[in-house]
Amino acid sequence: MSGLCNSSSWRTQLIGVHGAARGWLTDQGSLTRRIIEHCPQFSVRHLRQYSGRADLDEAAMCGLSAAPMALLREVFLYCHDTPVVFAHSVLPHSSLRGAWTKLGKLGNRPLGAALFANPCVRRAPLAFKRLGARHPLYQRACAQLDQRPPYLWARRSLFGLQGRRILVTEVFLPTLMELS
Ligand SMILES: C=C(O[C@@H]1C=C(C(=O)O)C=C[C@H]1O)C(=O)O
Repeated sequence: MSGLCNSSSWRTQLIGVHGAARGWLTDQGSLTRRIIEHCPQFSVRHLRQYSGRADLDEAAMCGLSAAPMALLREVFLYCHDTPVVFAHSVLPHSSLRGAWTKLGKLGNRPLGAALFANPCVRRAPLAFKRLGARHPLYQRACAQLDQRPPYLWARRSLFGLQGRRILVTEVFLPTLMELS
């Protein structure tokens, strides 16, 4: 996961984005739920999940000093046969306990459904970043696209429960705006 930009390049203020795109990016609720509201033919397609070292920036976001071993989960969220979101989640092994013991075994079930089902889970403020073509998350998000846009907007936030944290990053594909 090396090469992700440092946290200073993620901003809590979303500047220069308006209309439907702003609505999607700033919605504090479940992205899964909002997509389903616009597209009943929703599905999660699990790309890869492996134990690895989180990026130092991501580890810091999870409140961890060194780069811990974490479960790294990447999926595409689909509407019918069209990918609309690329999601990259960092689940430190130390967080996969208690009520989150099974988060590492979701497969094609949406992480959001598990997170938002628990009223004790807290979501930290969203941070936003415009990903250029050289960003690793841009490159993986565009792997399914026939045409590559000049940039993609991404957001990320921490979810916390009983002192444990996971970091969820979502890269919004241009096709998501067609759902609005
Ligand atoms: C956090 C949510 O879960 C969604 C589903 C994910 C998954 O299944 O890995 C990852 C990020 C989200 O787009 C949500 O629905 O808001």
